[in-house]
Amino acid sequence: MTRRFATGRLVAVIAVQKLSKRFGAVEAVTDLSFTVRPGAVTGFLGPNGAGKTTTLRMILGLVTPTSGTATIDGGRYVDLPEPMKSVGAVLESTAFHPAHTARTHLRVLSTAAGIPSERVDGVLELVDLQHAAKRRVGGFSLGMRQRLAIASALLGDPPVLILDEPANGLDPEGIHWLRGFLRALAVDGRAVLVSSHVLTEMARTVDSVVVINHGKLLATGPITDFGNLEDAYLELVRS
Ligand SMILES: Nc1ncnc2c1ncn2[C@@H]1O[C@H](COP(=O)(O)OP(=O)(O)OP(=O)(O)O)[C@@H](O)[C@H]1O
Repeated sequence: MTRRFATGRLVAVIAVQKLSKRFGAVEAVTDLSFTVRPGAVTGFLGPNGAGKTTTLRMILGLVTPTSGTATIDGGRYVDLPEPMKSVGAVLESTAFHPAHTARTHLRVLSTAAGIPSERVDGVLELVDLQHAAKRRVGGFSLGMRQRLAIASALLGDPPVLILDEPANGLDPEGIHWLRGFLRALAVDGRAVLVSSHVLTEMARTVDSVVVINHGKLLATGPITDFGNLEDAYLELVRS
């Protein structure tokens, strides 16, 4: 289930096995299993309330499963010795200190994770925010916040990226950029799991698809198995 870069860096996969989460009477996720392989972008699709965010939060150790497991390279996220160097995450709830500049925000994170501060300007450049390095995050647009969240996730140069609705707030040029960016991360050998409601964009970006509804798996496989993704998706979630 794992392979290594020529440099010896471990490439991890995500394995979700019989994962369930109940919030009181709500069965948010039920007996869900799927895998995310390296060197590919996997799209995580499902209607509002399907259980996508809950699943991603369980993979990241932010929600405790009622049963089942979610592992990264065979281990739980909470047991990773250096999480930021193993997994980068962009969640909808990403919070920023409004008075911090973009560079300060990234410096705080890199210092806490033992990542050299030289990496900060590198990731700002990767997400095309170098011009805004000295601006306060409180004045950032939604799209700029998304780019900063992506920069934060990349600080540790992780082999696994998990992104919940990363296209939120991005303009058409930003969405075009994101597509190329995610593709490049996969070509580089990383495992990329990305949730989105924008099916036309997903169809152009992902290699594999996982579709869930009411917390349960509806379908998973290579994008080529789905034909027209929007038609296949609508048929799946309506049946
Ligand atoms: N902390 C919580 N307490 C109670 N119910 C919750 C909690 N978190 C999620 N849920 C419920 O679990 C279900 C799945 O929610 P989740 O946010 O995972 O769906 P989603 O697929 O990410 O939806 P969206 O596309 O709208 O973001 C919903 O019914 C939601 O109300």
